[in-house]
Amino acid sequence: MTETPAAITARDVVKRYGGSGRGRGAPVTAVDDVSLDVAAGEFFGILGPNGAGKTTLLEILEGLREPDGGTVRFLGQPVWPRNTALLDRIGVQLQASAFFERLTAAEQLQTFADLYGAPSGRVSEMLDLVGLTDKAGTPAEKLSGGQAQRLSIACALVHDPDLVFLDEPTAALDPQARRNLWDLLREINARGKTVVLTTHYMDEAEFLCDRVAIMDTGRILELGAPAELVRRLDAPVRISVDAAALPPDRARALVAALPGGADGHPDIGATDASTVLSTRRPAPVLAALAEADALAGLQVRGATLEDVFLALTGREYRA
Ligand SMILES: Nc1ncnc2c1ncn2[C@@H]1O[C@H](COP(=O)(O)OP(=O)(O)OP(=O)(O)O)[C@@H](O)[C@H]1O
Repeated sequence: MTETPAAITARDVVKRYGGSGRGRGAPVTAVDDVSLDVAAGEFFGILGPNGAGKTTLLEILEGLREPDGGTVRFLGQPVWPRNTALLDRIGVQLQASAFFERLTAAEQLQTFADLYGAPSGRVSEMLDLVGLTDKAGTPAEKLSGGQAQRLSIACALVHDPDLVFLDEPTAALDPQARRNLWDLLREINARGKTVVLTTHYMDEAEFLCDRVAIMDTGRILELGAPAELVRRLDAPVRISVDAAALPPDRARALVAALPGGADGHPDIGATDASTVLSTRRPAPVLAALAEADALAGLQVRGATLEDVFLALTGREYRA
């Protein structure tokens, strides 16, 4: 079996800002020796809090920013110095504020289509893909935040690139608009595009990405499939039930009667409304709760990427 070629290969990428001249503050290593591969067709996420270095890394991967060290290749070709042969194959989502003034949604797209020499018909196809057909005649500045984001994604796709870069595509959207955009991004990936996205939303990365690189202070702290990173964490499962149905005292008695020694016993916690049992062996605990008829309000919560981040950095996630 032949191996799928890597779409992107980044090796030892470094980028520093500032540190020269007076009053410029301490130098910042925005990207600190980052290496990664993105496979063709993959949905890859770069995840991290504000200032982690995501945008800088993305711009270097896109070939828009020169690194101080290291190399980036797209399908084997270097992206820097600016490689015009790659422009047709890469789509970069513009910030919505970068639209041409006073053009309608269709005209914005037509302008990008013309720049790339995309075939006629692409504009209406793209409007349809991003669900903006009925907004074709609306000036871009009159679109809602979610609609503007979708238009900017359509602009990035109009020339049918193989690889699409999206920088925080759902920032500042309400939950419903974010969900709609997630569906669109999945659809784009399902059409065979490689997608590289930055986000500081853990749930977004967990939902969308085949693999994520968790970044902080310029470094990749962990890289892998979200479920794999969560599994590696080996964190306890939190089982919570209605405290009225199972007060903490009763939970303690129930837990004490479980077989398997004290090590395997869940920790008991409580909030006003819930009794919470944390355990790495949820099956016997759930069985005991069922037997005691204490399943009212049951919620079972495994670890998430947010817990992975907390474990990696030792601090709460800073969005
Ligand atoms: N043009 C620049 N000049 C100087 N410092 C910069 C520049 N761009 C970014 N930085 C600094 O580099 C670090 C990484 O910034 P970057 O924008 O890449 O992070 P980010 O993870 O994308 O953050 P955000 O989520 O806020 O967009 C930050 O400390 C930032 O202040």
